Amino acid sequence: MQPEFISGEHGQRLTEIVGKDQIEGVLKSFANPKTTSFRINTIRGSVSETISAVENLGVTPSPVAWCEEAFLIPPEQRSRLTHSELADDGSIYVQGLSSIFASTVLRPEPEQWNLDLASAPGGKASHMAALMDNRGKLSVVEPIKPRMYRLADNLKRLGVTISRTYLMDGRKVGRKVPDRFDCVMLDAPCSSDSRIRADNPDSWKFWSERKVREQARKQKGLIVSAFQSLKPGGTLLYCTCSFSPEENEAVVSHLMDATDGDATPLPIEMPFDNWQPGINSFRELEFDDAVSYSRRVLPNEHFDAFFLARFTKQRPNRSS
Ligand SMILES: C[S@@+](CC[C@H](N)C(=O)[O-])C[C@H]1O[C@@H](n2cnc3c(N)ncnc32)[C@H](O)[C@@H]1O
Repeated sequence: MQPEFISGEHGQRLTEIVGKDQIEGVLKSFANPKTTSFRINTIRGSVSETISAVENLGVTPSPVAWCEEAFLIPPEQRSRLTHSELADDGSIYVQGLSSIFASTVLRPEPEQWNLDLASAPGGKASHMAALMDNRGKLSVVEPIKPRMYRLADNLKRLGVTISRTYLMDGRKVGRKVPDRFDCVMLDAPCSSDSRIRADNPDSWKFWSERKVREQARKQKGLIVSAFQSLKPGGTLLYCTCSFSPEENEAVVSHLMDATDGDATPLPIEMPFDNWQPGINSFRELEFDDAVSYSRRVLPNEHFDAFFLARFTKQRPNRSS
């Protein structure tokens, strides 16, 4: 039995987004326990050595086919991992599978200069640094001071030596450093309804359509800034852990409008089945055709809901 919020008004909204065929699986995923996913931090040690140390904790990791450094364990083994020395010393990082997937889609490489525009607590930034083999430069931005300190601490604990942390509003970055970065990650602040758990009313206490609208306004500013900061030929990944089309397809459409053809959507290869393409319209909103390249990850026993859109840039900013 789902609580009123999920089965009622919000459930109706979700049905309009994912469709009648998928809604049951989505609602189930709010109620059922999830496997715990984690990433071996290859900056600290090799996958083979670290996974043996993980097995010595008495857990039974299974590999994730599309990411060499990612593994899953059953939910009841989670605390053995989170309370381990391997977590404390940064050999492993417990991270949602959708979040791990995001950095593999962006695919940063060694020796690039890359940016994470909304970075705390640093899960994706530290994965980007590992994929870059801790070589090159990684700029990370976070405007909330305590979160920025936590981000800097996490990156240090995980052995990231290529990052520089900036306390600032991401909406200002594009004008400050136009046409600069090879890869830009924008894992935007959002209304986070993928985090809803049926047994925890606190998990939806702060969700409202007003919050969705507020976040959407901020996300539109952030995505334009992220795009301005991208080098021509570079790659931008926009993602959220929200189901809301206002925070996803509408933000993609805003970028396409605001950049007047300079942003080109890129396909995203999906190595698993639980996803849908972006939707063309939602209630009174109509979206740009570019949303057909976007992907909405549907939640299940392994994944949280997630939205991803990838772009490249054709030419330098017109004003620069
Ligand atoms: C979804 S979280 C990022 C999670 C992170 N990428 C990770 O994988 O660990 C979004 C972050 O954006 C930050 N944020 C909020 N407003 C922002 C802004 N105007 N510019 C940049 N970041 C912002 C939030 O404080 C939060 O830390």
